[in-house]
Order: sequence, then structure tokens, then C-alpha cells
Amino acid sequence: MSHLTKPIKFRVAKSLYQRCLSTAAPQVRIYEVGPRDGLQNEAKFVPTEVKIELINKIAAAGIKNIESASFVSPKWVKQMSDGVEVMKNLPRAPGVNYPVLIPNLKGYDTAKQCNIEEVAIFPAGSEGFSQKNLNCSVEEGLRRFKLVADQAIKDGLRVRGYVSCVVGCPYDGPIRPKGIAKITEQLLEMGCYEISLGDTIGVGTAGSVRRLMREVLTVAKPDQLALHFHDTYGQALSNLLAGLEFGIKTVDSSISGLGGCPYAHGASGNLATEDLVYFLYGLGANTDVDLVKLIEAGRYISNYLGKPTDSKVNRAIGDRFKTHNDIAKIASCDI
Ligand SMILES: CC(C)(COP(=O)([O-])OP(=O)([O-])OC[C@H]1O[C@@H](n2cnc3c(N)ncnc32)[C@H](O)[C@@H]1OP(=O)([O-])[O-])[C@@H](O)C(=O)NCCC(=O)NCCSC(=O)C[C@@](C)(O)CC(=O)[O-]
Repeated sequence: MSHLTKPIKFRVAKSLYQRCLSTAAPQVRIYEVGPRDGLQNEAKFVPTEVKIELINKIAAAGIKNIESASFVSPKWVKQMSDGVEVMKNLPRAPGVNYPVLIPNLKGYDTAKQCNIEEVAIFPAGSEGFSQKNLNCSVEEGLRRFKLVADQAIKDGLRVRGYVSCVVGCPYDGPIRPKGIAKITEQLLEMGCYEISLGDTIGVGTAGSVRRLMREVLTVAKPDQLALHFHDTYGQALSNLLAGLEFGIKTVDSSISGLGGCPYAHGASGNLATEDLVYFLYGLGANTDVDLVKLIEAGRYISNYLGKPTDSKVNRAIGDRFKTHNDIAKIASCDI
């Protein structure tokens, strides 16, 4: 039995292991958002070739879903203004999905020229954030996103939906789960195959995530949901554990913990992909991800940006452990 498939000894993780899985190991689908959500907040423009190299390194580590660009207005987010160049020059690895973020039909028409298979639409869960991020009300945002979803589905593309500010909003404060469930339902009705619940400013706790899950699961099945936690208050992993206990199997994360939103000041990066993979190793999950290569990808972008990684695992591993199995052993406390 490999270290990756071995049930671990902590009681909470063992119960999760037993509850979530019918097979030998938990299956968690990782949806990487670093090249988009991670980089969009960087003030200094990251050249197209660096973005492409980062995406290639993440794919080489075994991540199968990598949100690679957005086609938003360059006046609003300049960092993402090279979406066409990224998507036209990006080599596609077999079996890897490269979705892009789309705000409106104009962005969709541009993206459509770039050999894309999946788009993500992103209404806000609060009025204040919708006005700042999309320059329109939640209702108007949903109307525009429906136009995008209708067209994408007609063109044979997959559509993913985000709801942002699912727990708290930097402008409106705490957000009621009922409203988030309603938007989730509307996105499902539009034909989204999955809805990612975004704690955009990272204020959620295991308690607020549980309340949110109970409400949203009245309109969606667990396999129609994904969890997207920013780690501003250091709660992302405990929030994730709370969400996984409801049977959610898709998790968004960002290489090196990069991220933030230009319209949510003070929000930090997403849950780091390296930390997520280490956490999943600990649960005995078979992620098919090579954490050593992932750590290299994280270091590549942190070095380029000239700042320390926000992944605790990347920092802790240092240069001490060189192989996938070494790290898996530490994560399962089996040394
Ligand atoms: C929605 C808009 C476009 C409205 O922006 P607007 O200014 O209201 O748009 P408009 O329709 O009035 O058009 C104004 C100008 O923008 C142009 N324009 C309009 N659309 C596009 C486009 N797609 N691509 C290129 N150009 C565009 C349009 O052609 C026009 O050009 P002009 O005639 O002045 O020369 C703008 O507010 C926008 O781009 N917002 C996106 C902001 C953003 O990217 N935020 C970060 C992503 S969301 C996020 O991070 C949260 C998430 C998803 O990760 C979940 C979580 O973390 O929880």
C-alpha cells in the first residue's frame, strides 16, 4: 500500500475519509486559478511568456484544470490584457482543461477566437461588490452572464459559474446564505456544470461555511459545487475541511498562494495549491499531482515576482525533501 492511499491516523481526517469515499482514496478535483485570479492583482505586468511558462509548469505537475486568462476590460484589469496572446500561444497538454474568465459577450467573442473549450462567468453575491467589480447590479450582471452562457452552450463549450463574496463583502458586510443559494440556482438554470463558491475576501470560518453549505445544498448537488477560499484570515484549510464534509469534491486553489481581487482591497491570495495538495496527501487522497514539481512551479513565479511564496508548505519543505514520496511520508506522519 503506498503512502498516498493509506488511511491516516487523525480521528477527524479518518471520519472524513470514511464519509466522503466509497473507494479506497478520496478523489478531489483541483481547479488551479493562479494564472488568472493569482496574477490579476499583481501591479507589475507579467510578460505573456512568463504566464505561459507558469501554466506549463502547473500542467507538468499533474493539475488538470488551469484557469489561464481572463477577457475582461483591459481598462479595468490591465494585467489580464494579453489573454489572446496567452491562449493563442499556450501549448495544450493532453487531458488538461484551460478555462478562461469572461465578463460579457464582448469578452466572449474575443476568447472564442482562441481555441477555448470552457468559460467561467462570475456574478457577485452582493450589490456592493457587483457595482465595483462589474459596474452593474447583481441582476444586470446575471442578465449579461446569461447571454454569455447561452452563446457558449450553443457553441458547444462548457460553462462554469462563480459566485463571489459568498460569506462577506468588502462593501456590504456579512452576506446571507439564502441570497447565495438563489444565485447558485440561477447559474445552474443557465446551464453551468459547476458553481464555485468564492469567499473573495477570506472572512469565512468553518461555522459560516457550514451554514452556507446547508443552504446552497438545498438547490445544488455536492458534485455541482466547488469551493474557492481566499486565505486572508488563515481559515482556508479549515473552511475546506468543513466544505468537504458535505461531499464537495472540487477545490479551487492558486499556485504559491497568489491572488486577490483589484476590487476587494485587503483580500489576500487563495488557498495555495501546494498547501492543498499536502493537505490531500494527508487525507490519503490520490491527487495524481507531483508536489515536488508543483513546488518548483510556485518558486518559479515567486522568484519572477520577487517576493516570498505565500505557500506555507513551499516554505516549510525548503530544500530538505526532494521526492514526492518523502513529502507524502511527512504529510501522513509516517516517518
Ligand atoms: C464588466 C466590465 C467589462 C464592465 O465595464 P464597463 O466599463 O461598464 O463596460 P462598458 O460595456 O460600458 O464598455 C466600456 C469600454 O470597455 C470596453 N469593454 C467592455 N467589455 C470589454 C471586454 N470584455 N474586453 C475588452 N474591452 C471591453 C468597451 O468596448 C468600451 O470601450 P470604449 O468604447 O470605451 O473604447 C468591467 O467592469 C470588467 O471588465 N470587470 C471585470 C473586473 C475583473 O476582472 N475583476 C476580477 C475578476 S472577479 C474575481 O476575481 C472574483 C473571483 C471570480 O475570482 C471569485 C472570488 O475570488 O471569489
